Amino acid sequence: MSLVLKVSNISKSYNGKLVLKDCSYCFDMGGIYVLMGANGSGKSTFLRICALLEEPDRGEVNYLSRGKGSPKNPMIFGGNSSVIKKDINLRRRITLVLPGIGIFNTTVFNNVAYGLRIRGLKSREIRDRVDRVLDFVGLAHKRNQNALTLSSGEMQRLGIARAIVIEPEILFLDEPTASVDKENTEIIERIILDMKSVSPIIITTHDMTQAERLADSILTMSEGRITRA
Ligand SMILES: Nc1ncnc2c1ncn2[C@@H]1O[C@H](COP(=O)(O)OP(=O)(O)OP(=O)(O)O)[C@@H](O)[C@H]1O
Repeated sequence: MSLVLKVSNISKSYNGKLVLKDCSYCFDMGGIYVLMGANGSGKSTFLRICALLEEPDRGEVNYLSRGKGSPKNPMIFGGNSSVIKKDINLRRRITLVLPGIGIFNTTVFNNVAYGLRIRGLKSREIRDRVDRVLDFVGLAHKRNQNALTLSSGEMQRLGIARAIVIEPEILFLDEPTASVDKENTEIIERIILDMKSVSPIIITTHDMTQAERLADSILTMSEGRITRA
């Protein structure tokens, strides 16, 4: 079973300023989608709304499950904040990684294990999955180090590790290499490319060369509108 994300005519304002203007797109192909655009064009707002962390003022975000033996099951979000809270199962199937947000003052291992603990997994499975993911993102040697002592590039990789350990069906990454050096950028891009066979990935960047290195599909956002897809 896989999720298809369909965004229809979403608009969003902050303090009377229209930030997203009637944006529509269907993410139905898998692979890596890169959302490009200048600073302030609305990319992060679009991503937060797609990841169900914020509501649009108008329009809808629809997740549809698609796959063998499952009836088409549209799950509709928009216009009613209670839907966010009720729809915990859907929200657990998608993850948004924000640069440097929500790192806990404990070991790297515990940071990655957290999402599995709250899902009630057994400690042996948690250990196996966390160790596999730390290895995948190149942080196995930092397993027992306090996460707050990591470099910004390592912190970014930790954020990705925390997201992928729960095996999301859609992974959102907001500026995954912002404030990261060249070496860490290469590592993070390799992780993203390796992940794309596992789940669709939607990332934002304002770096055109990065978009070309990573994207299967490029969307461009300009002044709150999707101008090219
Ligand atoms: N929570 C908020 N409250 C008020 N204004 C906001 C909020 N979030 C975003 N904005 C405003 O919306 C506009 C678009 O911001 P957004 O972060 O979505 O753009 P962006 O393309 O991701 O920019 P960047 O590349 O700089 O991260 C900006 O003018 C920003 O100040």
